[in-house]
Amino acid sequence: AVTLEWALCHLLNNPEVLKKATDEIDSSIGQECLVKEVDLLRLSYLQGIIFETLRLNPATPLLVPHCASEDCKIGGYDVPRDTTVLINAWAIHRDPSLWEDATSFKPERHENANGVDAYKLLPFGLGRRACPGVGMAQRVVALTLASLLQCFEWQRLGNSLVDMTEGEGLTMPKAQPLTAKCRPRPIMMKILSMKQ
Ligand code: HEM
Repeated sequence: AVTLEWALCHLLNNPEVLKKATDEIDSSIGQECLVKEVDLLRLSYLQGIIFETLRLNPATPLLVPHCASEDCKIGGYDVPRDTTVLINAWAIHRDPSLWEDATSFKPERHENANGVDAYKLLPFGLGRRACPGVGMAQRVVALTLASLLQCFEWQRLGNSLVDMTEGEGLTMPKAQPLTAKCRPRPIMMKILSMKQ
């Protein structure tokens, strides 16, 4: 839910990205039938939007605390056994030495992502204790976001940008919950009239 809220905020603040995502859905799925899980394979720009959202607003910015099972070195520092180790994914995701124009929302940067990205984009952690729910999470977020864009037209409430201030909490929610305007698109009207 947190990831979806941040994703919609980024789309509202970047109307050209919102348009490109809607165009991708319209051209690959259209307005006749609702988007399905199998369609997600054809929505590569949408996947980029989700990666970019998880880069700038990872749902677990410090991942989950780990404990060193033996003495080791991390980034040149000696870490004794039993030390609690926190990984600041939020900072890695915004490090200007790793990302060009690090704080801008650019889904296309994930278009030709190679294996190297896996080491600097780690919203689900890495290695043996990485999130086992990653596949499910990516599908649920992508399917929900695609459905929201296919079924509704989204707009900000006024001219000002959506406030992107981060609130407190382990999952880094927004400081102010998103409020936005949405209008049903043709497919939604069809669904509503079928139910009458
Ligand atoms: C956007 C959604 C999600 C994000 C960003 C996320 C992120 C993470 C992260 C960062 C970790 C810690 C990795 C580490 O220790 O380095 C983790 C662990 C875990 N996640 Fe997720 N997760 C998500 C959704 C899910 C879902 C849908 C499930 C289950 C269906 C799930 C199940 C778990 C479990 C069981 C662990 C503990 C794994 C272990 O310690 O071995 N997560 N997740």
